[in-house]
Amino acid sequence: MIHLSEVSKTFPVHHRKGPLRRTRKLVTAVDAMSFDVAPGEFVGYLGPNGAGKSTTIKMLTGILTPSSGRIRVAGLDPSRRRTELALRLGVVFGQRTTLWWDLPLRDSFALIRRLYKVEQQRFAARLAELTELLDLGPFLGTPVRQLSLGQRMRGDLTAALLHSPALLVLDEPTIGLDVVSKATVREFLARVNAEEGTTILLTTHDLGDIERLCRRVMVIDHGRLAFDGTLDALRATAPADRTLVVDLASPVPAPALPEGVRLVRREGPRLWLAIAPETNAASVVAAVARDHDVADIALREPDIEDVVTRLYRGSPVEA
Ligand SMILES: Nc1ncnc2c1ncn2[C@@H]1O[C@H](COP(=O)(O)OP(=O)(O)OP(=O)(O)O)[C@@H](O)[C@H]1O
Repeated sequence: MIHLSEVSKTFPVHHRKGPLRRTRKLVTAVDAMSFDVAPGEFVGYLGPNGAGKSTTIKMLTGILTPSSGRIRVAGLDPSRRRTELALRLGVVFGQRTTLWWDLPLRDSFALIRRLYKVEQQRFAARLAELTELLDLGPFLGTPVRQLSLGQRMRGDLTAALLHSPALLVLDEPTIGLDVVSKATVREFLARVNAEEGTTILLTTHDLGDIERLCRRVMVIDHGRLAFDGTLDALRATAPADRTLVVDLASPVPAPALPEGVRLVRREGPRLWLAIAPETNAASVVAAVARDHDVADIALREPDIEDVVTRLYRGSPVEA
């Protein structure tokens, strides 16, 4: 569905050096990137700010032309066959809407139907289906500018999927949404992927999105792929500390700690201990229970945020 081979994108950047002098420098946003995404995959595309995610998406959707390398999306060269590609592609940007600000949602959808030349009966059935899945019924007559962020996002998702594209590209679709709206959007995307077989590329800083949805994760850093594999492989590649939360029956000023363990926080009788990846957690639990009067104890696995933080700071790794 997506094929990138040695794709680079550079931008000229001008700096003023005094009133008359200007220097020109090239910034490499995407650096000889290669990857393939097969039909039906749900792929998370992660990376720190400025890593090159938006630039990749703009090249995939034909908004930007690569400086070098080869891109094919649904068999087409995106920047040369943009109109044709639009019929097979849905795009959602969380930070801005593709809907008409002053029009009721229903009218925006009708315009989109014409743009994509969706046959009237098919459109009506598809809109009814999406409206029900995203619970949009009460808002179809509301102008977009009066919608909440969560309602608008559901409208944008509907707009992107009205023509049943084979590929859906999402840029931060859950940004700014509350937990309930996030859950609705995630559930909907999981369903679209599983039931319709839509290929989905999801860019997000929200690792909850990735954990809930993506079987495969690509991490980009400085325009290059730093990781490409499953979420489990990502966890294993950048091992992070586990946390032992200990409630002491009575607080002690300086608790004795086994080797490979650091005290990271304390609040009254509660201690948070970081256990290094190579240290055996069971023996730490046993040692803490032996040396202290313990009221309660809980072990937390590293969350994916810790793993990704390490990956962003570290050197490139491979799955
Ligand atoms: N039009 C442009 N002109 C000059 N430099 C650009 C342009 N667009 C992007 N860049 C630079 O390319 C690099 C990658 O930017 P990009 O927007 O792709 O990152 P990103 O991963 O999407 O970041 P974020 O998470 O902040 O959205 C950055 O250094 C950015 O400053």
